[in-house]
Amino acid sequence: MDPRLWLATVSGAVTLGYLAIRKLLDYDPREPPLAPQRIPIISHIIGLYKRTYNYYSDVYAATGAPIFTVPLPGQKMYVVSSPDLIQSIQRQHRAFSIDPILMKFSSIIAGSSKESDAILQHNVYGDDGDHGVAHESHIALRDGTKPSNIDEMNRDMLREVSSSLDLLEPPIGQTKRIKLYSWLRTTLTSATTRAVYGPMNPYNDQSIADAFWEFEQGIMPIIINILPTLFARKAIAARAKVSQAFYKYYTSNGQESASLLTRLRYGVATRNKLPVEDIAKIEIGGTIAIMVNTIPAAFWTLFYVHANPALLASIRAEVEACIETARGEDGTVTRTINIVTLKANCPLLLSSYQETLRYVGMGTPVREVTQDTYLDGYLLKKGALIQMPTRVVHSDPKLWGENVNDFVPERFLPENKSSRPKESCFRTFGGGKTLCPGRHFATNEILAVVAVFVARLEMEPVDKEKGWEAPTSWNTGAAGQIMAPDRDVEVDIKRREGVEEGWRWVVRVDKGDKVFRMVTEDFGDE
Ligand code: HEM
Repeated sequence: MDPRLWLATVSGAVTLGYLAIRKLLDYDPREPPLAPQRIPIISHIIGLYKRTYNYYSDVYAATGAPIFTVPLPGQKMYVVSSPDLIQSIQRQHRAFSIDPILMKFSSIIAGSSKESDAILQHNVYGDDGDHGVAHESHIALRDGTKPSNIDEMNRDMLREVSSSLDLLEPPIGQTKRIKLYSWLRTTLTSATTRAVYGPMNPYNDQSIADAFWEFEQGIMPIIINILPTLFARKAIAARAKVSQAFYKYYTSNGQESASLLTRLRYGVATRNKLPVEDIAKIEIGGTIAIMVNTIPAAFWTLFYVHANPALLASIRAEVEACIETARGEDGTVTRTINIVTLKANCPLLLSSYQETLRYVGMGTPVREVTQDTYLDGYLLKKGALIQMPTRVVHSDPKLWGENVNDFVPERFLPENKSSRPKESCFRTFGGGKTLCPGRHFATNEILAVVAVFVARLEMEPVDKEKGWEAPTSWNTGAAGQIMAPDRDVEVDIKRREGVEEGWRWVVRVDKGDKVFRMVTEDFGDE
């Protein structure tokens, strides 16, 4: 063949192939650069399947791009790795909105009726002013969890945590064997839901709590939504059990004696005329938010504090110095741990807690592009999804330094402020409109558990060979913002030397509790 004809044929074929792939990918060169892939689309699907929450970190490590495009079948994604761009996205909450996704998913995940879906979708883009379930819910969540509004929730939660630890502490000289994650799950499910739902809490019934966790394990097939009655049968049955319990709760006015958070959220639902059957169904989403992350966060904080004997000794000394001891007229000794005092005087405990959250944070807040918008010179197209994976930001050595992959308990000490990146790089609680409103409550709960544990108990793993070897977390559920361990860690618990029989332990948090500031929004204009 004439070499010129050959060249023309080959370059024509390459151009046509390129255009065909472009068409398939529907990629516009003004969009963020495409993430590299060996086989279009398939490589991403395989990568996400194999590497789960680490896949986008791999892509970022290969490209260094602050934002890149990942085309998936039927859905285009923009993945953002730069904390500055994430903040800019969160500020533009109309162009990049969470609400259409939340409302869509609440019907898929909760199984609410068509009638309610229409109510949930009403004014979801906010074009018609600041009303509708989506908008009003954010306000109710903020108001119901403000530090000045959660005194009662704190009190109920701490009472439950204290009494669980009373039951856990073995008599002098004896050992109790527990599975640490399971113990925390039972204890914190009870403490958190009792604080949020009040005395008529549906999760007082263990079978309802078990049904919730069965549902949580099976969310993915429900989200994928292909023949859910076949592939998500157990999770759907568990969901029905939870929603029946909530139906009974609301029709018996259980919410009236519950926390302000529950009352405000119920007010939004009834003002917008959601039927009670659907309010009961949708509440499973509320339980996901309040439960799913606190338990692994408490687990890993306890885990990393105990895995390092020198750290444990230093944190113990900090906590010990904060405990008030009082002897009553009858000789009873009361040991009081005040969370406010801990926050003021235990910098290493706080730093280790925040480092744990950095280390095991793996959530991916999502937004929908509601109109074609330019961001940092790139075109983001209407209908695409934006993903902002915490793991990518938290494992970036350019931000955190060469020791980014190490657990460094001192990283967040006040004196190390100049050697760590600005607050917006800490993403475990998200940010912007959906910044976790429960972060102060969760922090109080986790600090309480860890402080009481180190003050009262000694704990060591039963499997001496593995010791404090961290479990993998590949099977973390779809709703998780924190890695969940793939295996439980069995531990032997003993009473600490010097802790006497008959001591009364009280954990409290004063009214107007001072918050532990971790996210940029908590620092205001500083
Ligand atoms: C360590 C524990 C927790 C972590 C790491 C965590 C993390 C998060 C994150 C990252 C988001 C934003 C998700 C997104 O933008 O897609 C979020 C939202 C939320 N969290 Fe938390 N959370 C925790 C505990 C709690 C607790 C204890 C509560 C309630 C008492 C709570 C209530 C909520 C609610 C209601 C939302 C939705 C906010 C909205 O849509 O406006 N969280 N959480």
